[in-house]
Amino acid sequence: MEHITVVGASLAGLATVRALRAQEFEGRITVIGDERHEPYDRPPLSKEYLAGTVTEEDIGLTDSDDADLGVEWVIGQTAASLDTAGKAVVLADGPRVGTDAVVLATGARARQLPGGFPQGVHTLRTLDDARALRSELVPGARLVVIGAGFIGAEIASTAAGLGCEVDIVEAADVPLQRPLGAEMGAVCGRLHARNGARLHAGTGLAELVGETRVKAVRLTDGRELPADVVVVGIGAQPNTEWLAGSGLEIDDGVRTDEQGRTTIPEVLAVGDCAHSYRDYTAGWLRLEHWTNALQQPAAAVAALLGREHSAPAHHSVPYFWSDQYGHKIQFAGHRTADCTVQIEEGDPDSGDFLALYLNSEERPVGVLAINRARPFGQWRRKLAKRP
Ligand SMILES: Cc1cc2nc3c(=O)[nH]c(=O)nc-3n(C[C@H](O)[C@H](O)[C@H](O)COP(=O)(O)OP(=O)(O)OC[C@H]3O[C@@H](n4cnc5c(N)ncnc54)[C@H](O)[C@@H]3O)c2cc1C
Repeated sequence: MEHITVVGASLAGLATVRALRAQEFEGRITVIGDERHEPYDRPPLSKEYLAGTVTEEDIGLTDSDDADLGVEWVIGQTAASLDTAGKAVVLADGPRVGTDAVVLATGARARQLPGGFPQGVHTLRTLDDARALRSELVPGARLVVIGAGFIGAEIASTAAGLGCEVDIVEAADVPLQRPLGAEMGAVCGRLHARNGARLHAGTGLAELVGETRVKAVRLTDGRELPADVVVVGIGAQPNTEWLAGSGLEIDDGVRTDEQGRTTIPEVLAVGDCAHSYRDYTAGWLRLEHWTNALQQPAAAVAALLGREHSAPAHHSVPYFWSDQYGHKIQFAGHRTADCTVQIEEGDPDSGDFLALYLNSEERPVGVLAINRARPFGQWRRKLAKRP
């Protein structure tokens, strides 16, 4: 194998390149990325960068060692199709990048509302999105966030800290029900009210009011929330449309095995675009978690190069964190519908506790902590040791 092409120049793409060199691949590496920026970190976009406490330079992912990776960066160019038979990635403006193997790391994008919308309405996935939103979050601005998932909740938290008037709208009765369940979702939902943001649950967006510029959000229950700025935080979808016709199995992401191998030899997928089998859950999951995008590439590269690779056991356990209103929320494992929650330490109402998710056999399969990083870390490792 002489030439490996990575599509997607972000966290998983950069981790792939580093893993290729760490695992002694000495051939050519090309990285194709459609953003105009060098790889940067996304979590601060809804936190410190949005708050103005870190700069664009601070959130860059590359460091001085990366200059020695010997990579050809094709930045600001979109991969338009993958010719698996002809072994090439075809760029949007025509050229073909011939290659022996491809690692797909195209991530996900913010889900958009259908149709166009007036000025003042934002989504948040990229640095450009964050720049545009940041300029509008001035003290006193009335912000309505549609969707109280993790990113919506973080934006609400950051905006409240900047002195904005914040309303957050959630269609479900309780936020974060899918990842955390109703009981713990409600605990996280209460953080909004305790920190001066108004959560409107069980109601959805009916209409954005305003012609050139947004003025209000009309809700499905008939109420109207005045708005200077609106953020639509209704989830993300994998960037896989460009792979149509490639022969890959696509199903809410590119289907892979635990090592990132797709159904086509020499094509792997990692990070947010990959819908990967996991032993931990005995099923397929597409994770949109920073830690997965960082860790998954080493195993994928080993599979591609035929190297031995033994990842630490806790890498198999899904993990994410979120920062809201000065609280560090951490979750590891996988909640299933039959789980019950057991408070292990602290008190959920104090915003400082650790809870276990027990399956129907009373075995811990997940752990949630707010502001309890140390015991959380211990439980995260214990989960990895389960039979
Ligand atoms: C605002 C925000 C806050 C977050 N906070 C947290 C957090 O607190 N905790 C946590 O665990 N996770 C968090 N995440 C999620 C985490 O950032 C992602 O899991 C991670 O960025 C995924 O990395 P990735 O490289 O797989 O995909 P991405 O970072 O999405 O990168 C994919 C890259 O590929 C490019 N691309 C797509 N299609 C093409 C194409 N056809 N040709 C060329 N390039 C293409 C994209 O433009 C992008 O640059 C957050 C995400 C966001 C947006």
